[in-house]
Amino acid sequence: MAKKEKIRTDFRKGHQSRTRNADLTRDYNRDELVEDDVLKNERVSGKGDLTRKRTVVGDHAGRESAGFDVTPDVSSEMIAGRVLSVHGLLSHVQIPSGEIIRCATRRVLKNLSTDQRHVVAAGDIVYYRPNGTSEGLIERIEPRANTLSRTSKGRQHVIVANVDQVLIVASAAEPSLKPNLIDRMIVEAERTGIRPVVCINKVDLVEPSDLQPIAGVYGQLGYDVLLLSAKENWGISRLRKLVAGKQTVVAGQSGVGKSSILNAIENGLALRVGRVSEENQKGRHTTTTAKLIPLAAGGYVVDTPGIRSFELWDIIPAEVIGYYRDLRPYVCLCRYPDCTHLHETDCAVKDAVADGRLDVRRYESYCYLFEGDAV
Ligand SMILES: Nc1nc2c(ncn2[C@@H]2O[C@H](COP(=O)(O)OP(=O)(O)OP(=O)(O)O)[C@@H](O)[C@H]2O)c(=O)[nH]1
Ligand SMILES: [Zn+2]
Repeated sequence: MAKKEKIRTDFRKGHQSRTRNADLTRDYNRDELVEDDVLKNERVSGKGDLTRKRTVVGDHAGRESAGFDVTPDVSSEMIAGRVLSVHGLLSHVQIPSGEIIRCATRRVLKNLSTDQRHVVAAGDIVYYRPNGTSEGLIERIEPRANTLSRTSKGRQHVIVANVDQVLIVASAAEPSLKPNLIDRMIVEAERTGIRPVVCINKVDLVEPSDLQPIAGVYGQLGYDVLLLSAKENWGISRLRKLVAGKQTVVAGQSGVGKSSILNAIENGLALRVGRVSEENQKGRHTTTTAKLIPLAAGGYVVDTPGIRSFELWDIIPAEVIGYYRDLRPYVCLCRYPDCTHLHETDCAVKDAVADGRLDVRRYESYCYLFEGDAV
């Protein structure tokens, strides 16, 4: 199958996995030199690490084992950066000094992009060849650790790549706490391999001890749980540390205090994010692109209308249980291999709920999600 065709097919399948994303990028790169070994040695960690600011990629075809001995060819020096946003075929790439470089994309990569689907996505780590001081040409895209995507018309659109964590923002009151919605967003996070951080805001409106049971459930599952009050500045310094140096998506229903939390982390941050969201709403790339907003302490936040609700795919019911860390261990003990855990006899999940080994509310939220009910 022709390479282009193969990639299209992969997109049509609609699912993405780390492997597939890596393969995809590898496909792009196959035409690009045999520089992998050199770059692999240069990379400090696999995911988005820009500790090494510059990478010299020599003209060393046929000399793969040469590693760092390759004589650097100054004219072919490439620089690593992170894509903040994509506008058609133009990307804004931030380099570690903080400068933003306007980059076009090399033809071989460009050929793989279509009007709806860009080869380069916000959050990508790319290597570009400088053209003057503020422009460049993207020559390669690093394999993505993960992606947030939306599928439309059978095609997968990457909204943002290499996300470290998602802040799942809920509020203790006004609007009332909706644990099922938190569960749903956790499922999305688990599915994409992005670390969920449960943030319960507006703690000032309730008796904090009332939140202990719900915080306890998530804590026991190994998730970070932060009880916050953007109004009173409670828990904000911990959150500030948590987002520093990371690429963080902020999700949660309207009115829970996402903007207030962003402002508490960094003055004016919500304003900058808001401006971007407005632009996105006007533009035609609304649902297919995101922008990274740099944080003063390092790291980025991503907050676009398209991912605020964090409901990016249609969930396949049979997949849901695999993302419930607590329910999952019982599945293999059910009598029927295709047990839905809703009504079957000899269901180990239901038994565990009945004798108190599993949290009833978590089981009920699983049932809602399985049946596709609104939460
Ligand atoms: N009491 C209390 N009110 C808060 C807190 N955080 C935010 N609010 C209020 O809740 C309302 C909504 O806050 P926003 O920050 O706009 O919420 P949002 O999640 O960004 O909302 P959308 O922009 O609609 O998605 C505002 O009136 C805030 O003043 C808090 O910690 N305590
Ligand atoms: Zn079962």
